[in-house]
Amino acid sequence: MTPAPIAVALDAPDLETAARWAALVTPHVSTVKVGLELYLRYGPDVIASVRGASGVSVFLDLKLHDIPNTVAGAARAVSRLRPAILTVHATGGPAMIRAAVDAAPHTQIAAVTVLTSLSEADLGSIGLTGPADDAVRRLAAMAVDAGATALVCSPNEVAAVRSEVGPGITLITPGVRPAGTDTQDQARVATPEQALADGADLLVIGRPITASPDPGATAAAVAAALRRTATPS
Ligand SMILES: O=C(O)c1cc(=O)[nH]c(=O)n1[C@@H]1O[C@H](COP(=O)(O)O)[C@@H](O)[C@H]1O
Repeated sequence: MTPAPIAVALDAPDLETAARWAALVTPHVSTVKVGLELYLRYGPDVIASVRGASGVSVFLDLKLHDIPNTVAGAARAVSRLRPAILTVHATGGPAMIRAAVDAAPHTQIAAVTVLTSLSEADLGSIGLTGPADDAVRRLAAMAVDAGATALVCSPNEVAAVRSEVGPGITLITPGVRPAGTDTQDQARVATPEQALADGADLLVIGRPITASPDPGATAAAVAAALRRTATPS
């Protein structure tokens, strides 16, 4: 069966746990995501450990955000690990995004628009006035003009972003919570089924899978529910 379009966030405190989660979920999902916690502790070796024998796609979520020359150097440094996806913050601006795209030609650069942990009230406090939709759409259009071929937004904005950027751009949505699960520190959330129906290409799901008693079984259940939504009987 084709793995579901899910990136499991391996936000583990140690490599053994991350590799175990990766092995449990990879039969069911297309992608695993390595973030700052693991990468800052273990460095580049973490990629091979979680990729394992399955060769699952690895999404390297470093959310780079610096001047263009520095981001280019960082993107070049990690591109030899051949991650499928690398994140940068869209608010770094067009020259920074272009620098990452040029420095890592074999990796899809995903621009993170507005973090899914920010509420509308938080947006005001960091100077992004207006609804989240407006800021996300603006950043999405700018990032695509600068060469990004993937965008990260919340499921709440994915339909608006799709209509802004068209069909060719990969839309990635964290802030995904199966019905009835705790939202934790996420503010702008939706269920996996809703995110997919609204146009997401890849759903990032961490703790609802990894903190469950059986991450493999939970990943399989979320994947099966998505398949049912995609092909209603
Ligand atoms: O770039 C990301 O992946 C990301 C962007 C964003 O806006 N919000 C967000 O939660 N993420 C990441 O997605 C994952 C969500 O994990 P859970 O909240 O445990 O499902 C974490 O690894 C976050 O770092």
